[in-house]
Amino acid sequence: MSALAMNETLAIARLGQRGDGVAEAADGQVFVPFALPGETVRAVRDGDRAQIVEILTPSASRIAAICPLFTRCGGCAAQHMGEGLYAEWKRQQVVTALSRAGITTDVAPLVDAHGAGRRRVTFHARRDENGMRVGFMAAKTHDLIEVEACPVLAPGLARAPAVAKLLANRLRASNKPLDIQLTASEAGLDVDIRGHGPAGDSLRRQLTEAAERLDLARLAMHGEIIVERRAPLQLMGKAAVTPAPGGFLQATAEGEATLSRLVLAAVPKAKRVADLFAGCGPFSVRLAERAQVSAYESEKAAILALSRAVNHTQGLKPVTAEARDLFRRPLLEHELNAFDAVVLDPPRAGAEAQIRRLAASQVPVIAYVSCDAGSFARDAALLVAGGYALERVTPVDQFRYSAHIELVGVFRKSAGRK
Ligand SMILES: C[S@@+](CC[C@H](N)C(=O)[O-])C[C@H]1O[C@@H](n2cnc3c(N)ncnc32)[C@H](O)[C@@H]1O
Repeated sequence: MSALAMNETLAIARLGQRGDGVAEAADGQVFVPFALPGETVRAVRDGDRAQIVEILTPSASRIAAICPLFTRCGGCAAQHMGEGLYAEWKRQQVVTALSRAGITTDVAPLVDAHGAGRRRVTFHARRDENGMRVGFMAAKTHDLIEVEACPVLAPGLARAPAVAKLLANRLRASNKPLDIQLTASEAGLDVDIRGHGPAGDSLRRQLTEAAERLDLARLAMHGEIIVERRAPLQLMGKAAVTPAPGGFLQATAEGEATLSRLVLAAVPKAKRVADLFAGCGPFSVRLAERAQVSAYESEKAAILALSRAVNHTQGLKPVTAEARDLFRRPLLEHELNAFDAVVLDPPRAGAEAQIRRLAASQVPVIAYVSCDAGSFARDAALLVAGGYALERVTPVDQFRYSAHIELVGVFRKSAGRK
């Protein structure tokens, strides 16, 4: 806090994008973490940020946090918001991003896809004078908050904090900060450790023995498998997929099912579908129950995982899977026009190069799954300029209590537009 820090009373007008309360002060906006609209707070101010000292008039929408670490741990931003306020705050992020891009369309109510909880978590591990510490980063600092349990995780990750600590202790000799990613699979915990550097023979033996003792399904370092005791399967539609270690996976099983349901509903009659940014194929394998699918994705390991799963699944229509960098080599119009629907699910940056090609194509329907409302809105404006109508947008919440939001947008080529 600088010498200019001031103590003042602030009236909170609205919620910001990251969940902070926003007050309109005489000299501009002030962001107040954990304050809610309608509240008056006494706060210590430092520039355009302020910390609550006392809530003078609490909002009726304020609820008790479910985790004792809330406000200290950087993992959650919104455990203090009642259900209605929370759902509308998330939905409004999509509405605002679209209206900034000049698009007005109906945005459906938020679909809750938390389900049984997150199926993947990454713990940071660091050794200091008090020993090995394992947990999450604190909000807006480099402090590490030790975590023994996290209520947003799925039951399959109940052991995750203890397992991460044991593994970090095995690697303590290197003194390097580690990221330990644990995923709940059908066969138990699937672990990928990053930050250590390559493992020599002796460390591999120790880690293999640790995996045995901890009954892990698989243990990898930097994506390289040290030991696979059981295939860490994820059930996706009719298929059982073994994702590459550390490979992308939707945050919750319910989120993946919800996004898939919305994608399938958008392309009910399609017979030939392209799945772009396909990952290990959660949409491809479900689409293939009724359509021929061509999947494209830059990660070779994800393409391999998808191909293997398809080869072991009965009753699917043909699926081809190709490793291709769609930023550098987007599908061109003549390739796109072979499909009667395109599904795409790019990373946060969106898919500008691919979208420019889609905008110029004749593909009748596009289902765009996005994890970033800003890049989605930018890409949506390009599709609209190319003659597509944005029919509906459905926001999906699989990162409960965070500021994160996913969505599915459905675009249809307007009749008569070339
Ligand atoms: C949000 S994930 C979606 C994956 C998959 N659709 C799913 O639901 O699990 C985005 C995917 O895009 C892939 N990707 C990132 N950059 C890419 C690029 N330039 N070209 C092709 N794929 C890319 C990532 O590897 C990742 O699998």
